[in-house]
Amino acid sequence: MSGPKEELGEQRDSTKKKKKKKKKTESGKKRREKQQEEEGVKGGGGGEEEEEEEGEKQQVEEEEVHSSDCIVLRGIFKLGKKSHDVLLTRTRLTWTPITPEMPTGEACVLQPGVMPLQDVFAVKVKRRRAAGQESGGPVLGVTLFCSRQRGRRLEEDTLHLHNASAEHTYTWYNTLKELVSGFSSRPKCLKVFINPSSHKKEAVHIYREHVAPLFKMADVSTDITVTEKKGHALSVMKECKLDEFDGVVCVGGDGSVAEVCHALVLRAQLDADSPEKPVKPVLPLGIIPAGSTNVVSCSVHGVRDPVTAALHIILGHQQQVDMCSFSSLGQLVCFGFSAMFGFGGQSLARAEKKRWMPSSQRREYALVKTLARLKPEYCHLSFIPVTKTTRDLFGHHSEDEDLDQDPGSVDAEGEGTWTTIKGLYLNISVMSIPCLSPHAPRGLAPNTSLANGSASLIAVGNTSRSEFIKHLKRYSSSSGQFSFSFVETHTVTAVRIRPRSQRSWSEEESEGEEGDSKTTPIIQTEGATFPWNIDGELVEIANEVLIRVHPRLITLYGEDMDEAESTVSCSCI
Ligand SMILES: Nc1ncnc2c1ncn2[C@@H]1O[C@H](COP(=O)(O)OP(=O)(O)OP(=O)(O)O)[C@@H](O)[C@H]1O
Repeated sequence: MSGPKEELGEQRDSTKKKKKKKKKTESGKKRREKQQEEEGVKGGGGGEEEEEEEGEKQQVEEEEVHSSDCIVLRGIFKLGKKSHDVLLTRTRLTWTPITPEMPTGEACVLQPGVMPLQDVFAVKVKRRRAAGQESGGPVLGVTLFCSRQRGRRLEEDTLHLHNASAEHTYTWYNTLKELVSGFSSRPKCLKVFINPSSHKKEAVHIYREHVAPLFKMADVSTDITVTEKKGHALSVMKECKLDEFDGVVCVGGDGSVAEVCHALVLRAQLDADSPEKPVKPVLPLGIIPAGSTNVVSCSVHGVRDPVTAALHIILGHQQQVDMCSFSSLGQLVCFGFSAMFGFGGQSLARAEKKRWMPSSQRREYALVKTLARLKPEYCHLSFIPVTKTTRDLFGHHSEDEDLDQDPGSVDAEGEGTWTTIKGLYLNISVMSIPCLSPHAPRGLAPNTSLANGSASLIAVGNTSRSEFIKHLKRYSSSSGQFSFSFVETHTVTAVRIRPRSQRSWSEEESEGEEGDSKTTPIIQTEGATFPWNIDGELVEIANEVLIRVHPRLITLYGEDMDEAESTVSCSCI
């Protein structure tokens, strides 16, 4: 095993070798500057020899030394049972097995192992300990905890570098720790909200079992609020000292996520003294999926997996995401990512009336019942398209509609021209994110992306029940859900939906119901109301609803995913 002296010696040697080799591989000024910057933290190639050298020649040589990812440490460790030559640069760790020379003199081709430091989230000193012993024990080496990608999932992995020299181990441990803690996007302190009532009431357990140990390992401290009721997260967010935190985490489903996002934007508005205009929150939001619907989480993780979500947070993967504001009669209802009016809203309203049922059963019941009572709403649908020419993605228009331009509809701020369609609609969706889920792997709105500054408007006109079911079923397959004459899609920056029916949906509904409703809608407004599904939450709104897209309003921990891991789809249709 190599000791620290040996290590430094090897380091210098490697630097000399590098100097010769790098002359040929030198490239552009930019790259040199970057590497010179990198050298600032740990004198990678530095040493007495270099310090003594002067003049232009020395400068050129120094630049050459730093021209590639220069070596910070070099030493010998055992990985498994074999000794390896291990190199540490500022960006990665590589190891090559050391094998004795073949008697025939043949060179043995060895594949080095590589671990990018951007995937490493914790470094620990490994010690030999007896059962029950909590501290001390002889040093065995360094252990690196890292994230490994498997499909869309991130998994925890470890790499053990064995060397019994305590000095050698601590040199590596300290250097690795310094490099790993240098990633500025990684959070050190998080405000965590857990909704204990989400889905099967497993959020606290999910957090304790899968997330808290990873945060602890990565030295991320937390301040936890287990919410007691709807609106609790919002009231805490209004009051708490945010500058103590690097990020906020929500453990729950889409309803909880929407509440925390809404709270983050409102708090940013409050701090910026901007009562009208939405303000981008400073803190990113991490989402640990624990709800019955998790489309926001799935859209930035590609999978419903708390470990993947926690690793995205720990590693500081950040993604800007568009949001919508929903308002009615000039009053803000909420900020969110997606809304459904018609079938989507009605089916959620029916599900909410059967709260006592298990959530999947409740959803299937509501879906089937709403399909059985399928009824279109007559609406005025106005929108501002992203491109000037409003067109159906597949060149079709519903026969029930007449398309016309709103006279004098250019907005006062010059944001674009409103187009109005009037007709009968079975469902209208507005989604600023793709809304990926295991049931719809390419998303409910595959034509939009997380940060394109627009939303997807999907208007499903009147049609037969069987055709509507065909349309719904295609969400679970890869494509074709919009290739129906009664489906129209637009890329928009704002939408206004004005239901024209004189009777509210709930009035009609109550006539045919068994009267088993024990719950009231989550948000209620005065007068005749229509059910909306906003991020999986039932919101009853009278009159017109105005939806505006706010580009990149929020930052979420995660990445831009084009497809989610799929599971078996709902069997009820
Ligand atoms: N302790 C609590 N008791 C009841 N509701 C709560 C509590 N804490 C938060 N909430 C509210 O519960 C709602 C639903 O939460 P969430 O979306 O996480 O769960 P879900 O299982 O996906 O949803 P749902 O129960 O609607 O299927 C949110 O609006 C949230 O504000």
